[in-house]
Amino acid sequence: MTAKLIDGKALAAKIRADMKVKVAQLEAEHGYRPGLAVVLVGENPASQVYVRNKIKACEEAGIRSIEKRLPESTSEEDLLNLVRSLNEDPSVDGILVQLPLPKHISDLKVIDTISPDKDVDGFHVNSAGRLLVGRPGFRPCTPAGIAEMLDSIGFDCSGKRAVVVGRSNIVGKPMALMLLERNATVTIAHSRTKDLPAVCREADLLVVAVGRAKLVTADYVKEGAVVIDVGMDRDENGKLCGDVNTESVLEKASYVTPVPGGVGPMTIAMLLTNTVSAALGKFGKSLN
Ligand SMILES: Nc1nc2c(c(=O)[nH]1)N[C@@H](CN(C=O)c1ccc(C(=O)N[C@@H](CCC(=O)O)C(=O)O)cc1)CN2
Repeated sequence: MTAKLIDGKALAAKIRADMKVKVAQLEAEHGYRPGLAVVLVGENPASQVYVRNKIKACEEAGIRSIEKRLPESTSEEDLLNLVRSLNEDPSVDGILVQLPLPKHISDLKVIDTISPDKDVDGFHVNSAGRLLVGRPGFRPCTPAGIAEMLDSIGFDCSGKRAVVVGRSNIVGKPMALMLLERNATVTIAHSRTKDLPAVCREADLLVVAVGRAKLVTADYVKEGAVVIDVGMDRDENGKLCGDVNTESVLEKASYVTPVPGGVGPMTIAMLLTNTVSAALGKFGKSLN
């Protein structure tokens, strides 16, 4: 079997175009445009690129972005105060604090200070709890984007074996819960998992989010499996690559997501979706 690539860039462009229409409708009906506060602390080069891309995506969709750039030396208390002021600002529908934060600032404290109503990243403990018990709420953007990718290829999770490699709070755990919500039989594998290749070979759907360049080769993949690569790594030549050795798995999988151009662009598209959803909620409306 030769796998097809799932084009995350094209799917993200479609979702962003849909959000542009929703924003225009909201503006026509209520004279209001959604606003996203984007907070970046420090000079992390990758974070600067992601934040720039998020702001550009907002602009293209007609979403107002409220940009807050703070120096690396910003104290935790100053950042928490900024978040509190954004919570109180009625023109701000969503608050995004770009991660990672400098080491002297607690991610958890900052995330938990964001109002759950504005938690468009879906990282707040309230959003996590809602996902756990199957109640509506903001879903983290990367797993939500992957769910959209699965829908785009008509992959029905029900009864399928899914293996999620990685147990982070922002990808692995929420991804596992979202697949469970879709009636997959889910295994979370991690650094202590014994015989990882054998566990992965059980999977009809393999989602890899471990941050180890090209870890997953054909030996990890069942014939016909769908392989989703969440990695954003550098290979031995410094070239961007994922956690999956795409060339190696192409012959075995039915679908593979590329890096770049796969899951990454979907993360940004789902951020816009969550922001529009937050703004619609103000007017008693929802996306569907
Ligand atoms: N507050 C948040 N922080 C972080 C998140 C997040 O969802 N919210 N996720 C990641 C980084 N991230 C978004 O912030 C992100 C990473 C990568 C991409 C992307 O489009 N990647 C491109 C390649 C980009 C490149 O050339 O370097 C791709 O895969 O095609 C988008 C968003 C951690 N922090």
